[in-house]
Amino acid sequence: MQFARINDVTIHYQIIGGPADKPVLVFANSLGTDFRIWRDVVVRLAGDFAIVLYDKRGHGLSDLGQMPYSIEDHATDLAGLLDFLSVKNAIICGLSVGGLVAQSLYQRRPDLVRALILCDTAHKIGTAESWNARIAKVEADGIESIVDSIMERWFTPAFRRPENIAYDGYCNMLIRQPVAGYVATCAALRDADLTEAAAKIAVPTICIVGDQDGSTPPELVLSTAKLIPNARYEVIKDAGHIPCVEQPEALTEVIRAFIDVVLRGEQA
Ligand SMILES: O=C(O)CC1=CCC(=O)O1
Repeated sequence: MQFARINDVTIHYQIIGGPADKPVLVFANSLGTDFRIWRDVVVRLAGDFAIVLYDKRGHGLSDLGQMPYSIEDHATDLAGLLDFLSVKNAIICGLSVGGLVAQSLYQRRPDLVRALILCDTAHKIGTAESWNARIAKVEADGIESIVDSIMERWFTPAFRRPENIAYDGYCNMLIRQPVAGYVATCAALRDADLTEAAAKIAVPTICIVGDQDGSTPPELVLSTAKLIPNARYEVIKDAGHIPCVEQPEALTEVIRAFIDVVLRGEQA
């Protein structure tokens, strides 16, 4: 386990693969998860990339940090971590709120970003009403009270079978996130609107979505792809909001094909 003090917050991170002269690929997680969600993608890519995983503040083994949070605070943490690791020019793959963090990172520190992989995310996610209702419910009754409804967004019915032990494990992952960090990140999501910033993205970008994503459905992700100049768009079959867990092989293929195009484009 590796930890760094970034912006007065202890951030839990891990570097896998390398050596460091390989392209650097950074993964940013979704709300209510930690970096273990990327495991089945990372094992397929580790030989070819230097991979950086981290838990955003308020999640996993990272500190809660000062509240309230904004998406910009999360992006400043990621920038601080990459500076700490002396990483520049990385490919940033962000899932859901991690995708908003990736877009915000590009806006603030384009020197850190070589390409964007925006997975099950958008320029704006949800409405103020929906986030406020979720915050109120979690503050009143705990994360347990929303697990079933969140799992319907994260995973397809095929994954949500009671005999699927992994399904139990991901319920545990959600329930065990700190309530304060979860709620503060819900508020950051509520307040984030990167619509204008999306049109200014000038690095190669792909928007990817699970065909059964219940949080950022394909139409929403497509609308984000249309805002970003020259962005690609891919749908992963038989996946909900977290294809890195449900369809890691298919997601890895899409990520690898996109990175090949990016690297070939740089050589041309
Ligand atoms: O919990 C959800 O609804 C899924 C989600 C929305 C933003 C995020 O990061 O995850």
